[in-house]
Amino acid sequence: MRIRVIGAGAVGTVLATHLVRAGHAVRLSIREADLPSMQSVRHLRVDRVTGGPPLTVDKPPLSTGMDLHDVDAAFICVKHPDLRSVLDGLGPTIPSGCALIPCQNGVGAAQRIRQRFPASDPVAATVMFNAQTLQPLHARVTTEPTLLLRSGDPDLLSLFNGSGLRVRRVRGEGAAWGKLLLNLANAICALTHSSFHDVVSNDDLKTCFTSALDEAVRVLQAAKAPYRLPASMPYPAFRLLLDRAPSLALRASAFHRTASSHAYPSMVADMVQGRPTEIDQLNGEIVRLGELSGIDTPVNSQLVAMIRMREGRQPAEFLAPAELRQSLAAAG
Ligand SMILES: NC(=O)C1=CN([C@@H]2O[C@H](COP(=O)(O)OP(=O)(O)OC[C@H]3O[C@@H](n4cnc5c(N)ncnc54)[C@H](OP(=O)(O)O)[C@@H]3O)[C@@H](O)[C@H]2O)C=CC1
Ligand SMILES: CC(C)(CO)C(=O)C(=O)O
Repeated sequence: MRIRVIGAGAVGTVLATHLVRAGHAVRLSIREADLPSMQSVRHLRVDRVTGGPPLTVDKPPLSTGMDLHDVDAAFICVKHPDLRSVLDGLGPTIPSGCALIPCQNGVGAAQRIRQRFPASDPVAATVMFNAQTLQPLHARVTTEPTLLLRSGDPDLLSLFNGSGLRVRRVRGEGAAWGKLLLNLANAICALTHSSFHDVVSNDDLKTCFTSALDEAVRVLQAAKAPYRLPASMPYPAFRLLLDRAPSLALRASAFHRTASSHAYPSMVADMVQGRPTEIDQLNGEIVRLGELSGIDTPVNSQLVAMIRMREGRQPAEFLAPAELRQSLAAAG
């Protein structure tokens, strides 16, 4: 198929590499400012902490445009704050044969696309792996790559066949909300420069995470929002596991089956680089839903406020885990 991958950061590089391996005609849309550093690179490369040699493929054609004519599917792999610039770049309408596949964390990207292009029918994707950019067009994955697609289209579901990336079909928003619950740890990691592994092995960080989680689950239940944890177990069982055997809880969360101490959530990179974060689409989503449902969300509100206060600062300033715990306890 003819595929455009928009945004060649961590997720875009991993998806493009697997799509080329699957034999598709891939084009990469990048920013003009990134042309010099990416033009000089010859291959896409994905290092795998999970084992096996790096995956390398010839670099697909790069472009600074986003023309979707003659494109069967377009993966949108930019962060939420950049989604608007992408939608602006897509032109007035989406060609009818082109499936738009937003890959952002959270639950709102497909809706934003639908509002902008009412005739489009975006296919929400939930990225169930952890990736970081090491060099331009060179990423590292620390978990087995899996993608969840809210689509029954056999062509889309088989896009990655033979590439080493698994695709699973999901129905409804349950998986995306479940993933969002795990992403509540992103802010905790971003405030303390910690990995996912640290969140379950350090008592202060784990307390911060479980209080954000407990609050979010209360909100989702009150709002009757369906959620399905990646660990495919009910929340009370997951919570017990987090308390008693945290490494098992991580392993049970499908996409962290092989998580390692390298697995820094994407928001950590945002803080280090002084970029805007996705806090509004993660903990902020819980705060918004809490307001609608009449449930207080002091812990997630405090996380949102703390990230907002620090994002964009260079050099980034981080808290000690105990300081963050104290600050959340005072708020809650
Ligand atoms: N990394 C991960 O492990 C995971 C990420 N996700 C989600 O995937 C999405 C992407 O994350 P990630 O890959 O980490 O982010 P990155 O910042 O690594 O990559 C985003 C890329 O998009 C580029 N970009 C931004 N705006 C445009 C534009 N208008 N045109 C072309 N390129 C553009 C950025 O360029 P520049 O750097 O120059 O701004 C950057 O190269 C996020 O929403 C995140 O929530 C989900 C699960 C896991
Ligand atoms: C859950 C996690 C941490 C996996 O990479 C993620 O989605 C992110 O980094 O944003």
